[in-house]
This record gives sequence, C-alpha cells and structure tokens, in this order.
Amino acid sequence: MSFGSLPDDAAGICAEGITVTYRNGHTALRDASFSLPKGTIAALVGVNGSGKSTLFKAIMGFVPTSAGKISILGGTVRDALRANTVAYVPQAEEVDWTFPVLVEDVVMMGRYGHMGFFRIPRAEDHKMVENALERVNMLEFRHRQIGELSGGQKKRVFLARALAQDSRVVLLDEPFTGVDVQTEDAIIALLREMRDEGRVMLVSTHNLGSVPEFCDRTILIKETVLAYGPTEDIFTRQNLELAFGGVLRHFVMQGADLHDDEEDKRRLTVISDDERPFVIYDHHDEDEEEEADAP
Ligand SMILES: Nc1ncnc2c1ncn2[C@@H]1O[C@H](COP(=O)(O)OP(=O)(O)OP(=O)(O)O)[C@@H](O)[C@H]1O
Repeated sequence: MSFGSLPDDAAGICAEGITVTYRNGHTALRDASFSLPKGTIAALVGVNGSGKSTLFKAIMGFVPTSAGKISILGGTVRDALRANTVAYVPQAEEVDWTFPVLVEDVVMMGRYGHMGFFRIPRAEDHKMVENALERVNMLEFRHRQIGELSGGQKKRVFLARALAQDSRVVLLDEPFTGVDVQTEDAIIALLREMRDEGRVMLVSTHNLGSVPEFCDRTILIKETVLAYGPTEDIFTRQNLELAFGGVLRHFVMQGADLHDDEEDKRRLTVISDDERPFVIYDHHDEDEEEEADAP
C-alpha cells in the first residue's frame, strides 16, 4: 500500500504525501497518499474532523498543500481548475437556499466554465442542462425555485450540475444524508453509469453499511490516509478499528463473536476478512434503548 513510484492506474486522482496546514497553524492532513484509477467509485471514510473536507478542498485547489503533490488525470490541480475537470456536489447545509434561483439555473452553473466571459449560454449548453436534468429525473422541476425542493431533490439537482459540467472527477460530500432509500438507489445507479463512462467519483460518507455495495475503492482517513485500495481489502476489522476506534461498537465477527441474540440486530453488510465473513451492524444500541425506555 505504500506509495513509492506512481502506479499505472495513477491517471485518476493521485496524492503523494500531501500536507495541508490552515492559517491558524492547524495541520488537518499530514503526509497523505493514495491513488484512484479512472472509472472508479471510491469512498472517503473517516470520523468527524478526520480531514475529508480538507482533502476535497485540496483537490479542488481551494486550500494549498504545504508539502506533497496532487495530480488529477495526470495534470496539476491548477490544470484541473482551468479545464473544469472537478465537480463538487455539496452537503445541503453548505448552500444558502434562500437565494432565489431556478433549478435549471443551478444546473447551468455547471456550464459556466465552458462559456465565454459574458456567460451567454449556447444551444449546446441548454441541451447539456436538459440532458443532465433528465438523467437525474428532475426535468419536470426545471422551473421551480431550488429552495422549494426536498433534500433528496436538491441532491439530484447538484448531481445534474456535475453532469452538465461534464467533469471527469466528481467529489460528493455525504450524498446519502437525508435521502430516502429510493433516491439513494437512484444516486448509486447514476454513479455506476458515470463510472462506466470512465469518471472518478470520490464519495465522503459516514454510512459504512452501503460502502461495500457500491464503492470499488476505499480511502480510510484520520489526519492522514490510514489505508487505501480495493474496498474488500480495506474493510478489515483492524483497519476500521484504526479509523473509528471505539465508535464502531457493533463490529462483530461472524462465527467467532456472534451470539444468537445479536442476530436480530439490523445487519448492514456482509464482507470478507481473511476469507472469514463478518458483519457490520448498525450503531443502534438496544441496551441503551431499553434503559431509556425503563420507567
Ligand atoms: N478553515 C479552517 N481553519 C482551521 N482549521 C480547520 C479549518 N477547516 C477545518 N479545520 C480543522 O481541520 C480538521 C479537519 O476538518 P475537516 O472539515 O476536513 O474534517 P471532516 O472529516 O470533513 O469532518 P466532518 O465529517 O465533521 O465533516 C478539523 O480538526 C477541523 O477543525
């Protein structure tokens, strides 16, 4: 897993020993390295404050790296900025929803980097916006105010903006927070299509349960990259305990530690650790709930 020379699949996103220190002197990322090939859906997994947003900002060129190097599709971060290579799908809380703007205008923002100085959309830009809205099943909402939409619908609109931008790299910040199962499935289906088109998607998520289902790769982060690679190699008890410590309370080895009474708990996923299957359970703690219910 060590970095060394650039691997063959470096043509997606590649970070080599990057360090990011904020102006107040806080180092949020230290000597972080990973590489993702094109045509990948990767999970960026870590606890609050582990540096996920900082890594996104570094890839987008919003914060400088004080050491190391990031390459995007073989070029620099500056090249990627210039070529409009990276799209960002924000968390709902990051956006000022009181700003009066139509759904189709939000999606058109994805085209800005492709337009001239005066940002006058051409027929091709309108077509891209229409196609993008159609792909996320939001065309009928095109003339609605963005602030009037539900959380899941807003997420779809920002995905459409990334599609309209036609960026090869898409960073998604917690795309499944506050969305229903149907919307989650629709987003996953869309990400798979985008992967098949050769794009790289990096998805920051706290929802470990769905990661093995749709992310080919995982980057585990805690102020540095603890591990990265194919999800089935990264999702080991040891790695997840390193990243989550005591937070991962119901991390139970099947066969070894699994007791009958635990079988009722909601199983999130089944994956393999050294050929032995294990399950990750929801954080739902029944003992605590029973105590809370007690008079
Ligand atoms: N602008 C800033 N100036 C100084 N420190 C910052 C700044 N932004 C973030 N940090 C610090 O850097 C660390 C990493 O923050 P970051 O936002 O990257 O974490 P995160 O993994 O995205 O967290 P979360 O899951 O809560 O969104 C935290 O300790 C945070 O307090």
